[in-house]
Amino acid sequence: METKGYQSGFGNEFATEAVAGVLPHGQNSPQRVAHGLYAEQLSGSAFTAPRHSNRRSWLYRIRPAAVHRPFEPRAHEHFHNRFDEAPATPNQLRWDPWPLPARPTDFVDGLVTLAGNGGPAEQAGCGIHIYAANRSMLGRFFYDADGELLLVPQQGRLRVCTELGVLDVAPLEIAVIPRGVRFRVELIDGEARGYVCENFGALLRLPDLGPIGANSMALPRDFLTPQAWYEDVEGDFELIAKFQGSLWTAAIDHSPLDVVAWHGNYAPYKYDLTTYNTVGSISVDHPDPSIFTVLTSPSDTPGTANVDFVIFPPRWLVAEHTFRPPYFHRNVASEFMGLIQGAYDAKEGGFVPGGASLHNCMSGHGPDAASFEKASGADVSKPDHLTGTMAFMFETRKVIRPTRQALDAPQLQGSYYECWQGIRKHFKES
Ligand SMILES: O=C(O)Cc1cc(O)ccc1O
Ligand SMILES: [Fe+2]
Repeated sequence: METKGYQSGFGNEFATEAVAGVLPHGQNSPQRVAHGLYAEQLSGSAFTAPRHSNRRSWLYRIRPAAVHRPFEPRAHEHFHNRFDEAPATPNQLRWDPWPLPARPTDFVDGLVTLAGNGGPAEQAGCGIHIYAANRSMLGRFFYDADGELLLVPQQGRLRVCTELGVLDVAPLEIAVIPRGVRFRVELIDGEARGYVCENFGALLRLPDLGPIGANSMALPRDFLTPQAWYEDVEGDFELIAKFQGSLWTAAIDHSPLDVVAWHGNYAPYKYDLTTYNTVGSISVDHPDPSIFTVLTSPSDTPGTANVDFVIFPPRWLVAEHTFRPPYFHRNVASEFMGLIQGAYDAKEGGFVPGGASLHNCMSGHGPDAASFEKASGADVSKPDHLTGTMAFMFETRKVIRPTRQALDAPQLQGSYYECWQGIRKHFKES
């Protein structure tokens, strides 16, 4: 498949044509669109949202999105938004990597919901899912009406063919598919696994930089949105919708990936995590991880995110007379973590690529006993270079509620608490 590359910038007003001369001039909805196409608006914010947060795109397509048979409920045992099935727990939780499927499983069938909060009806919170797949979606297309999807591949490259173009996404990159955008996931390497944050709240955006200045952290021009691309294909296909927590299926006799040209600022994008411009302490102490925020979905309370996507990238640690790994802590926010590659500096073992951990509101956590011993005895007169590592966190203001299947899974490490049991008492009063 020939893809035409990307347009750069975060939330730009993009304009792109797979066939020259399709985009109208001076208007969005001409009486007759060039080349016999249909004009269709896709909005991602209220029509009357303030201009800086207003998102919509105009699509010029072979058939409007309305053309399909009626939807019927479609079962999916593992992918849902039922976050009240099990009591939310103050226990520290950690999981081994989810296994790759034994049977043929595509991206949609391979989604497993681990946890979440809020829901699509209240338009706040997020769903946290794993995908593990071993075949491309064939004759099947998906969209999520409940939220935007932040994909974090951990193993295997994805080709995400969307209505607005094609994103090739490898581990160490992320992709965001806006609410409602139809897509198909193809597996470039035959197998794939990763994490998904389904954001029910305000659209993910770049965090403010405050005193950091006009640059650093994730740079807007490193976000890439596809050029227009389309397929003109007919057949017996399936359109799967996620709507209010459940899946629905409709027969469709053509590919909905038929947008020949589009313009606007509501579109999928990808970002290479290795381009993150990491800032940190050059004097003492370990700064709070908010300095590693790639994207944030704000809530109605200023400074308190619905969900933040935070990474722990390779970096130099230079803080003097300082305990350099993450400190011991209890937070008002709740933290779901995953590991894309390498090791995480707060955990000597047990937290492995493809695995996950959950530390909820006010649950004590931090370095395990081995990491504490190592770091408290280390020579901190010299820099440390953390390399080959990439962990991430979905941090939310609401408690993250594990699903029943996540708590019952054999991957749940019953002995996780033991990593802190070896922490010794060193106190001497005199
Ligand atoms: O718990 C964690 O590992 C995430 C985390 C990292 C850090 O550097 C500081 C606080 C924090 O919650
Ligand atoms: Fe933490």
